[in-house]
Amino acid sequence: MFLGKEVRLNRIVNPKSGRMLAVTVDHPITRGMMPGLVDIRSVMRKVVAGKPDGITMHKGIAEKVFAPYAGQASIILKASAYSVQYHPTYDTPVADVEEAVRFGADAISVGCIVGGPDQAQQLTFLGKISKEAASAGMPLVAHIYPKGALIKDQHDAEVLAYAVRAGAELGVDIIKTMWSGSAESFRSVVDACPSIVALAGGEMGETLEDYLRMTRQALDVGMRGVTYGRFVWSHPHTSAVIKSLSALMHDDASVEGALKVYERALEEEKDLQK
Ligand SMILES: O=C(CO)COP(=O)(O)O
Repeated sequence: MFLGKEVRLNRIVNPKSGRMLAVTVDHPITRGMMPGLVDIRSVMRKVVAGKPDGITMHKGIAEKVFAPYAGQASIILKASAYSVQYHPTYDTPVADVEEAVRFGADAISVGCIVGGPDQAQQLTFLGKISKEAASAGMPLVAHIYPKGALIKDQHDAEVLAYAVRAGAELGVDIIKTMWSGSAESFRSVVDACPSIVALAGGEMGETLEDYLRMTRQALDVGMRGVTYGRFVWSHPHTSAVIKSLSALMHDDASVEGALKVYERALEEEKDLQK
C-alpha cells in the first residue's frame, strides 16, 4: 500500500479500534432539501463537536462550511450524486480524486447502483475512480446500493452480499451498505467482503437506542464502520449522539454503556449553557 494511503486510512479508521465513525451530510442533491440540513452551518458545528473520525460532504460544503474546522475531523469528499426521485439508478460523478487531494480529504466517496438498468455504467465509473484513487494514495469509500428492476428487497442479505463484494472486487477500501435486519443475516454480508464493511443509517429505527442496538449487533458480526446521516443530524442532540456512537465503535461499549455516555454528554451540554 502507498504510504499516503496508509496515513489517510489511519486518520479515518481509528488505529486503536480498527473502526471508522463517520457522519454524512451529503443528502440534499439526492433526497431534496431535508429540514434537518437547512441550517448546514449549525449542523456542521454540532457534528464536529461530537468528534467523529470523518464527515462525508460535497465540495461546496467543504469549502464554505467546513473550512473553519479544518483538521478537527477528516473530510470524506463525496464525488457522486443521484436523484431518488428522477433517476434512482444512476449515480453520476460530480468531483474527482484531484479535488479530493486539493481539499485535503482523507478519502473520496462515491455511490454505485447495482441491479438496475445502469449497472454497467455504474461499475465502469467505480472501476475508473478506484484506479485514480489508488494512484493518488487516496482511500476509496463506496456505497453500493442494490436498486432497480432486478432487486425485490434492498435489505435482503444475498443482495447486500453481492453489492459489497462487487465493491471489494473493484478495489474499494470501505463499503457502505444497509442493515439486513438481523445479526445472523448480516454476518453473511460481512463474510462475503474482504474490505471494511460499514453501515448506513437510513430509516431503520425510531430512537437512538434502536440505532445503537443495530450498530452493536453489526459490530458483533464483524462490521467495522458507520456512516450515519439522517438520524444523527435530525436528532435534537447531535453531538451527544455521536459521542455515544463513539463509545460503541471505539471503546466497544454495550448499548447500555453507550446510552450512559449519551446522558453524560447531555449533562455536559447543559453545564456549558449555564
Ligand atoms: O450514506 C448515507 C447517505 O449518503 C447514509 O445516510 P443515512 O444514515 O441518512 O441513510
